[in-house]
Amino acid sequence: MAMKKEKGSVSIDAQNIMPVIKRWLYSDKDIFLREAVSNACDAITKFRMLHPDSEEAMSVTVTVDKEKKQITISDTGIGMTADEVRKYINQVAFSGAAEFMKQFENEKPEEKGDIIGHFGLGFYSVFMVSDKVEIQTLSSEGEADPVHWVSEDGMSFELSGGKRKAHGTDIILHITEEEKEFLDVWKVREVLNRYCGYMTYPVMLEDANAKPVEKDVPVGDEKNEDGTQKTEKVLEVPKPQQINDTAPLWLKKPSECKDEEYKEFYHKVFMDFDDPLFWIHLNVDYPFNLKGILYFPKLKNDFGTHEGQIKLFAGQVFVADNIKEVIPEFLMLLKGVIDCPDLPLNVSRSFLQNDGYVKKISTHITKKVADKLNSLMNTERETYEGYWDDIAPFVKYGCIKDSKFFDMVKDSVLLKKTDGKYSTIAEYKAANFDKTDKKVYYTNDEKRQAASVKLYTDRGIEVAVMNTIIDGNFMSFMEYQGKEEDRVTFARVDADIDGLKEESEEGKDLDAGKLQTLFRGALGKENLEVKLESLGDADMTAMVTEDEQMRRYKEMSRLYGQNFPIPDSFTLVLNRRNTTVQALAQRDPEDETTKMLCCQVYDLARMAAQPLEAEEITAFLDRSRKLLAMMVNK
Ligand SMILES: Nc1ncnc2c1ncn2[C@@H]1O[C@H](COP(=O)(O)OP(=O)(O)OP(=O)(O)O)[C@@H](O)[C@H]1O
Repeated sequence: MAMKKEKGSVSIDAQNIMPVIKRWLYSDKDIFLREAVSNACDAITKFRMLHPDSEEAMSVTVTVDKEKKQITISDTGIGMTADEVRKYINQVAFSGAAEFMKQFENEKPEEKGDIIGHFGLGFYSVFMVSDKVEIQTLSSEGEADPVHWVSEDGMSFELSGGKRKAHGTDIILHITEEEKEFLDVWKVREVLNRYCGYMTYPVMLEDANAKPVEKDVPVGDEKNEDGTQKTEKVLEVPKPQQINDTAPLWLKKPSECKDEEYKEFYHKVFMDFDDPLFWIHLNVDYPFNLKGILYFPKLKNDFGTHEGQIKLFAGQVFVADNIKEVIPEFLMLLKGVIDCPDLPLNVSRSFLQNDGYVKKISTHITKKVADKLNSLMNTERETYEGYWDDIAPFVKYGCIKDSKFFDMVKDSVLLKKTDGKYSTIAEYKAANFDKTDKKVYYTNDEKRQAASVKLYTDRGIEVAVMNTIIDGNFMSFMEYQGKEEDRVTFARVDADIDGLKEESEEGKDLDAGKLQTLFRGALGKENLEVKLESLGDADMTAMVTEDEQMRRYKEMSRLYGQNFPIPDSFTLVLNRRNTTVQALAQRDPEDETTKMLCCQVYDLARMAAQPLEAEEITAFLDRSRKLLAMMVNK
């Protein structure tokens, strides 16, 4: 029996919602396709559940018709009866509308959109791009009649008998003039690839205006003279193309995935042609559902430009990249996909931040990452060391950001040393702490500090290389924020001479005060601190040290662009065992040559730690020439 035409308005709430949808989600309009296609997939799932034995091929087809200015999303799912349309469409499926409005009022402007924009809009998001929407649907259940629903504004509708012959639903969008870019097939393909690339049923893209193209088709079994298959040219309209992969790798059992598959997936999804170092396949069913693959990428540049990408999916439907409420911040340096079908994504960001379920997910991921690092460290130490340079920034950043992560991985944190080998902090302590006054000596520039490094390595003290941007923060973390028993002090090779001292009788009688006066006068530095020490290497004349904390403070303020003057905190350490120092102590402090020699000692000591400034170099070269001339003319 033909259905009587019925008119009405969608619901009271809808009148409030339509302007909100249009206003707030302006920047994220393309999600309408995701909403419509995922509804279509849901409809197929429902059909499958009710007809488990059906062998019908199921798919969703998105047809772009630029000429008619329409996009149609068509599925072979359960369809809707007229009553269901009234119930699910007319009464605004969008549950808790008033609540939603309230949440929006409380959100900060920059937080509006995003997650809310990603889920919870449902069917009505199609009105962001359409000035008329039609539904042609036929329910697979009972003896239902096809139904036609049409609405021009999302607020009032007309319901009448429809045209669909097979069960399923067509959602026909009449695209507005402003949104006509969605009538370009490439644009729709791009949006479908992004949001629907891994949905559960085949999603086909069809160009309704596609012109026939010439194709070579085989002619039976006929062969050409040269024995090749005979073909003829035929005009063919391009067929709809499937845009998605319905069985993404992350849903497979880890034991069934091959290394090559992981790599291929990585190349494809992240457009990174390098292989990843290693990966973690997350596969949890209980107490929550979480699947995914996290890749540790090879570092391209230094830490500063290292950016990861974690794609969040909810039941194979893409939500967004790098949602920091769900994924621990430091994991954003990795690349990967995470699929949590039960995520409460239709809520505000601030809610997500405090949600216990979300916290559990994030804790679980962190633990899995720590487990992987520890297991590599414990069972494949050599391989792990090979990865260390690439993963160090990530691990160190993770330690600083999340103390629980630090607790889990602290025994897998390595120190790279100047000899190219790696130690854990415990190993470094065991090998060096008796000689270093319980400090880890490090260099942040192996080339420039080569001479200072050698002083330590010659004495059998290992020197760590701490030369990435994160290292400054990491060392401070290890010194102050870690637990008491984990704390370690770091000192740059030119920070002090605690590791270089050696008891001896040589030069014990030298007058330290007199030498200080001599050097201060010669260098014109009234406040220079001069110390007299007995250093292990008697050939070493002097060293210039710079207090570790003051130097770091200076570096930090330079980094943050503060340029108020911070006084130098250099100390000149003279080696009383060295014969040059002993001879200088005997010389006339007023003599010009004595002064020149003092300056030369100071410059040489400084140069061992870092290059001199331009003017200082000029003075040094000039003085060197004079001293040479004096030597040869003697
Ligand atoms: N293609 C379709 N086939 C059958 N039923 C549909 C289809 N599209 C929408 N519906 C019905 O309309 C309802 C409302 O859809 P809507 O997208 O607004 O909300 P939802 O899918 O329930 O939730 P969400 O807000 O997460 O999208 C659906 O629950 C479903 O019953």
